[in-house]
Amino acid sequence: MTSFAFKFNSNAKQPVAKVFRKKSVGSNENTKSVKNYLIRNSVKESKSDVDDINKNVKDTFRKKGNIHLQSTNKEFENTGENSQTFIKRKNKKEKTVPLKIQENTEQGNHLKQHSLFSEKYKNLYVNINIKGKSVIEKVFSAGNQFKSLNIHKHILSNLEKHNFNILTNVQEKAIPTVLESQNVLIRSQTGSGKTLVYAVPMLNRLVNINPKIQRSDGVQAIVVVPTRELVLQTVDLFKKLNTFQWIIVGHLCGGENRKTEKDRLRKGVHILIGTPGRLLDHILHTSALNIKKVNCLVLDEADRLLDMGFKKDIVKLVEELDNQTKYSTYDPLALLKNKSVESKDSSVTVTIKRQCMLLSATLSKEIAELADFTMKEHIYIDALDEAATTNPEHMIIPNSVKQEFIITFVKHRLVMLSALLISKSKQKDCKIFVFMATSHMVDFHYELLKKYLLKMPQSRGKLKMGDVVLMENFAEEQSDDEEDTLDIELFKLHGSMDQSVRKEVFMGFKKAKRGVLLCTDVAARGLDVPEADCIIQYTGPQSDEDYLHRVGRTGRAGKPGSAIIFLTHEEQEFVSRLQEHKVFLQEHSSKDLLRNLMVFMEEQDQDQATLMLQRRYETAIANNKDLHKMACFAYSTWARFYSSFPNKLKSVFNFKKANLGHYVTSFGLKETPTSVARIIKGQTNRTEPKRLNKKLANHGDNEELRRPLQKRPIKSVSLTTSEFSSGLEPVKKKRKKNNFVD
Ligand SMILES: Nc1ncnc2c1ncn2[C@@H]1O[C@H](COP(=O)(O)OP(=O)(O)OP(=O)(O)O)[C@@H](O)[C@H]1O
Repeated sequence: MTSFAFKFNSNAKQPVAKVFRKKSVGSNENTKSVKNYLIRNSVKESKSDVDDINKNVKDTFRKKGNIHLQSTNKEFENTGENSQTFIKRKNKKEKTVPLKIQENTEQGNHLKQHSLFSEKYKNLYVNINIKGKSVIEKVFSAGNQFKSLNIHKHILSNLEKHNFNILTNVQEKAIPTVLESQNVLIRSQTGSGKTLVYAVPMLNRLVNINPKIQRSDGVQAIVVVPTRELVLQTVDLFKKLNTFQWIIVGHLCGGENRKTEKDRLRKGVHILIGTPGRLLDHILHTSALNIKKVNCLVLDEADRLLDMGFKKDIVKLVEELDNQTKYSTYDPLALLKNKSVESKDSSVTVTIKRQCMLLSATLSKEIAELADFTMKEHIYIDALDEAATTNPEHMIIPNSVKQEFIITFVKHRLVMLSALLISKSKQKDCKIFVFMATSHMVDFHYELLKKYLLKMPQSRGKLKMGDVVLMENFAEEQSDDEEDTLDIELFKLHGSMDQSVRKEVFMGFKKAKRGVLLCTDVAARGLDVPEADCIIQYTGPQSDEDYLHRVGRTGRAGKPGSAIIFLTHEEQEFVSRLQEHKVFLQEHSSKDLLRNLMVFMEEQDQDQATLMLQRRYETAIANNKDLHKMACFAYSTWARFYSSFPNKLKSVFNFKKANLGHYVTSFGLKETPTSVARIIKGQTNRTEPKRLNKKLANHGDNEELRRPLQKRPIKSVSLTTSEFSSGLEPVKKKRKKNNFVD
């Protein structure tokens, strides 16, 4: 009769409800064994605790008038059924019991039994090197100013107008050489002002052409950058410096209207900034584009251009420039010289001398090869002090950035991210980049956090579990007033978004006072948001260099910043890996972080607050069809992403070690990984037989079970592909002609 006590053992490792069904029904013997089980399995609780709990539970039930469990035992006594049959028959009915108990009792102890807290004993074994010395690159020169350079006075005044007075280290070293029209390969850390290194001399050269250049003179300089946002950003900087009305700066980037671009090109442009694919597209197909006099080529973010697979486009672009800047001209002198040969050809081939510049934050063999291909001779300029030579293995990250890692249980990832955002939102300045693996992940988290984190009602903690519908209504009604708890604007950016929206988002995030940008790696390179003060890497980078570039979105031009990477216990090796590159991270305590949820959820207990938030997300997702679908796609694309990590990082971000079931929870889904895959394929609904669930509980460990799943491609899901596309039309394969006639 007292058999229901077990449910309130807070520290039992297994969900004790199962024990009740299997062992406890109806006999004193069984009741004893339940108690023994409890005592054996509880980590801290003594027998008296168990008795206390027994008493509490009974009291609670008595007060609530819930006698369901007691009557269960009586029923069994009366029916005389064999216990197994009885249990089977009753199990169905009793499915609701645990829920009733949850709702009717003190939740604190009980909540800890939730599977969210099942992984308690994983260790942090990574050796954190607190004394490690990273390679430090100075940002600014020792007070050297732009006015010390031999540049046009109006450019100088424009620079000063925008507070560019003191030269940065790389500018001091490189601008004089660039002004001499030398070919250069430049390496300096992120945010050190590399754009001005080529922008100032380029403009200076055009301003000094006498007589003034005309639109009909065609393109004089081409700047190649890897992403559309970078195109806009670079154009923006040129606009700040270029107050000379006769010098035209134009841009081309994928996703924009080709016809509008053609019209622009027809009118004439002097400095052309673009992404490689679209630039090449116009060079090959737009006859109005005159590149015969291009005398300057810049490859900015050269490492990224190579990573994104633009090498082919760049090679083709350089070849086209070589071809088109070589042209024949009538030369009577040549005719005279060649008299003896009796040549009738009076023309000579003129080749425009072209200055070439490659700029990068990292150095690699591939970049050196690209430099050799694009320029015969070049000068290498490194922003590091002469005393320290750059070792390509060392990654140089601005030392104004505090770098940390958080080790988190997989299941806690979502709530941990929420806790981090809550904690960051308390600061006055708050501009955060959150990097995620795929476009679908960005879309899903954007919808979820926008609705259920940023727009939580004041009374959020007082609502009962499962009241998400209430909260959702509240959120919609209150969306325009000052109920926004976190007072942060949320943005998203990824390559599958429409170009006009991408532009709007980027500008919006730049202007926002306080903002969070959820993004893919499309935002990892070159983007300059000077106020960005925190970088969160929610999923690991695809290369060590990607880590550097993501972190490099903060700490711009010597400003302070912080960067936090989320790692699971299985991924902690990444910290050691970075140490080999002379990058040293400190640990950010996950416990401290989760404490933020207590105030936010108005709960006394940290675990309870964590669980309440997770449950809230889960219920919200389960109740919202669209959100649920988004979660499934997000998980599914993440799984594909995670299973295809480049070889170098496969041992760290190891799909085989990943417990997929736990990852599903981190997407707020209650399904198993397989059922999510089925939902994605549209083959099944959300419910599935228990047997299947059981099988999949081992999903993370069982090779055999997982292998066939991986083999099946999920056709409808695309990864972050569009930002990597060249912008060119896909080449249609010619069909082989069929010689046979039916
Ligand atoms: N001399 C300067 N004085 C003050 N601020 C500067 C100076 N030069 C550049 N900046 C600022 O530094 C920031 C970074 O500049 P820029 O984007 O050119 O850096 P970068 O080296 O190209 O970075 P990344 O490698 O990430 O692309 C910008 O906000 C820019 O306005």
